Amino acid sequence: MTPAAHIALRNVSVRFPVLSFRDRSLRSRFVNAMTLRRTTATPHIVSALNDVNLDIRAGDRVAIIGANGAGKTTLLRVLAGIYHPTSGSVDVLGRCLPLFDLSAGFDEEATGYENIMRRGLVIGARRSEIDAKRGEIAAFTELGDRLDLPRRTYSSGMMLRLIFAVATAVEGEIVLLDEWIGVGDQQFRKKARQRLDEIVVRAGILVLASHDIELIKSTCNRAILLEEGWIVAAGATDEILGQYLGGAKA
Ligand SMILES: Nc1ncnc2c1ncn2[C@@H]1O[C@H](COP(=O)(O)OP(=O)(O)OP(=O)(O)O)[C@@H](O)[C@H]1O
Repeated sequence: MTPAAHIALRNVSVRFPVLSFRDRSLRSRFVNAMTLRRTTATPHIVSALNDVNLDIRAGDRVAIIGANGAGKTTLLRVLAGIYHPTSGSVDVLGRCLPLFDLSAGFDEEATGYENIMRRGLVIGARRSEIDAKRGEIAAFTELGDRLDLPRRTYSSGMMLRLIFAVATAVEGEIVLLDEWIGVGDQQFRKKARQRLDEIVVRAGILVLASHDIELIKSTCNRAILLEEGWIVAAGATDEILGQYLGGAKA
């Protein structure tokens, strides 16, 4: 039997060193090189996550709540293994299905079919797995022969169909969502919503970063509240939402 999915974060911090525009400018770098001046620019450090401790177990549906810039997306990226923490440890047991940063891995010149493989590999699926699901993914997009054409010929709605079909065809015990995905025209949106619902029901763990209070209430049983990269509250969804909405600026 496969062990139940779980996530354990210990003292996780993520810091981004950011050079100012002036320090990064070609002119400034050229002048420094020509005058043999050693650059004294010290990067500004953005602390996106600070000392985050978190345990998520199978069955948990966790909302990540917080104002713009609070660190929600950064936390999801850490869970997905896209960002490595500057310090602390991340222990994730179970396969993650990251349903965000959806367009990563797509190539403008490659055909729809080739892009199915490319994107599948980016989200961690095995080649054999994508080969086996190719027909199913293609059928879900309803793009037919257009899948033989390069991706640059697709409309944005067609592209979203392709992205969504690949992203949701791969099985994962841990579903990571940055807002609920609303894709395509009316008919496809309905189908996409149904598939997303099924995935969430099947998943051992759901982590959802969202500003949509109704969605959080209807989907999540736990919530954590982030402020400037710190977890300032964690607990039952209603309690944390109350705290957030009570303190949130409209
Ligand atoms: N690549 C990066 N380089 C520098 N700073 C970054 C980078 N990514 C995120 N940040 C900073 O880290 C902080 C957290 O950003 P993050 O995107 O995680 O916030 P968020 O809670 O998802 O915000 P939103 O609700 O607006 O999507 C912000 O201050 C942001 O400016």
